[in-house]
Amino acid sequence: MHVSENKVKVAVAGASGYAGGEVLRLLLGHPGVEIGALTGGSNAGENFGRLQPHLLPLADRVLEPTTPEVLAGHDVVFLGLPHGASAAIAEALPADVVVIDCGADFRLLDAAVWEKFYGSAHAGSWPYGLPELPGQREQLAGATRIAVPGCYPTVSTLTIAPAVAAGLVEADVTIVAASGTSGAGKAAKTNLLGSEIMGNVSAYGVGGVHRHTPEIVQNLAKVTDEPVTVSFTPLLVPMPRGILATVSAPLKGDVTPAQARAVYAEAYADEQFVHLLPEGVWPQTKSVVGSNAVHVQVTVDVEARRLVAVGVVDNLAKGTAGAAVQCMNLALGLDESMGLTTVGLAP
Ligand SMILES: NC(=O)C1=CN([C@@H]2O[C@H](COP(=O)(O)OP(=O)(O)OC[C@H]3O[C@@H](n4cnc5c(N)ncnc54)[C@H](OP(=O)(O)O)[C@@H]3O)[C@@H](O)[C@H]2O)C=CC1
Ligand SMILES: CC(=O)N[C@@H](CCC(=O)OP(=O)(O)O)C(=O)O
Repeated sequence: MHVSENKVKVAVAGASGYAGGEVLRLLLGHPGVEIGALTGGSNAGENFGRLQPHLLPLADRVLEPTTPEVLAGHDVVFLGLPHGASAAIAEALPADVVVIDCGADFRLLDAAVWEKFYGSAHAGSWPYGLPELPGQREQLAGATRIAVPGCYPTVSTLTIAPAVAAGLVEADVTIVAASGTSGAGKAAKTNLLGSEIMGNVSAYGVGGVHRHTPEIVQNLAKVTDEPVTVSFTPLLVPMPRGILATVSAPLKGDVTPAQARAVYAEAYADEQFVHLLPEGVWPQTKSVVGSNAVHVQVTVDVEARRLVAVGVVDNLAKGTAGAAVQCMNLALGLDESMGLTTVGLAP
């Protein structure tokens, strides 16, 4: 491993994008890393201070093209590239370089499922970067290839997994999740124009077609032996960051709200980034903006005989870049929380 002054040398591909920019914001507060190459696509050659003016310590850098040659010579390479761009880069990098992909290319285990939802050939699967899932942290320790989860799957999985794992509910889960606009990336899209998004909430990917559906199914299958079904409806809301997921499932037997809370409290007792809020306090996105925390709350709708849980995440932090940094820490044997915070914003 190439270590300069005992610091890990890190490159970020897609540094001009939202995910890459957030990885860099976190790495600038990480005591164990030295930031090397910053690469991109159409903006290569541009002064970095013009592209990401909030990352002041990097303002004098220049965005380089995304090539294996530019990314070589680093201990860790973060990829914040569009779907389909990661495999060729990863293959060209030595096997001992830690490659952490914020994209979807290596998340799914089943090639047929990948092809159905993404419409392209499956590149393969890498250790999945959700350490809070049973057995996952062990897979990430020492890993040199890591697939960072999608933002909706992170919050949806963590919001319902304890209830499914404990057998409180059928593994037949309904998710309605509202996301801020940065989830769609920086590139201009018609539905993200100011006049379209301001003062508006809209549904998209309805009816089991959103590509995060199979990822959530795959995650929940890791906590139960029962067949898992997921109905997932994403909503776009006019805020830059954050996802609030409402997740419910039919009760298997009689469960009180206090019993449900006790299961969640035990499930997350040792997790520093997943926090069960005090009884009666419901998650709100701003509390986790900029932080690596996921806030959850759970209750039981007695009349409807359903368990109802709500979770929030910052889609760019624990939903992407924070998870990526958490995974880097685990892969390198550093303290898992280095460079990360659980402190959000208010108001
Ligand atoms: N936004 C989010 O909340 C989340 C995003 N992700 C994933 O992270 C990845 C990046 O997403 P996001 O940051 O939102 O996207 P953006 O559109 O904001 O950024 C894309 C980045 O990729 C670069 N790029 C685009 N095309 C190429 C290319 N052909 N070769 C090299 N570089 C290229 C762009 O460079 P340039 O500006 O120079 O063109 C830019 O730096 C995606 O795979 C996305 O799915 C994952 C979870 C959540
Ligand atoms: C609001 C919005 O558009 N969100 C994105 C999800 C962002 C994400 O997690 O992306 P990847 O799985 O592509 O990495 C979407 O629904 O496509």
